[in-house]
Amino acid sequence: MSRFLIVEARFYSHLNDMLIAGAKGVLEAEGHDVDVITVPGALEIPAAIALATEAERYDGYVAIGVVIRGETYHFEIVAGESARGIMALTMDGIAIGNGILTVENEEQAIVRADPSQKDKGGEAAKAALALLDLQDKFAAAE
Ligand SMILES: Nc1c(NC[C@H](O)[C@H](O)[C@H](O)CO)[nH]c(=O)[nH]c1=O
Ligand SMILES: CC(=O)[C@@H](O)COP(=O)(O)O
Repeated sequence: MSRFLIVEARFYSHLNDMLIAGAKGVLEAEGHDVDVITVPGALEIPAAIALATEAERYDGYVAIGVVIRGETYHFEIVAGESARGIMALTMDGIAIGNGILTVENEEQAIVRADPSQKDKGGEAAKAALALLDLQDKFAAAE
């Protein structure tokens, strides 16, 4: 049993509820413990994970959020920088699955958030599990 922290940017509640259901469904089905914390937006997710790692309470993380394009360049910043921050943390050896949707409209988001459709929340949980498995394999080989 491993301990996972879902860090969600609750910008669109109904979409996050589906993404979290998908992520929790995967993790809890394999008997893992799951906590959830909430930050204002996707840009705060990497920092929240970095802060959580200092507590050394969790084995893996799932980032959950939805970024929907608006009228300005801000979409590129929020989408790109949240992904870059998460990638930097994974390159530091932290097992994180990225379940932040970056989409053009709500219709695209619903299809990807819905666990019975594209289930991107569940996919992100599976990615975190895969990285944790790799950590365990390499640690065992030492
Ligand atoms: N427009 C969206 C945001 N914007 C907020 C930023 O993520 C951040 O919280 C703010 O710039 C303060 O630092 N966040 C999302 O998660 N989704 C969006 O569509
Ligand atoms: C992704 C965003 O930051 C977006 O929701 C903000 O909308 P706008 O670009 O119209 O200010």
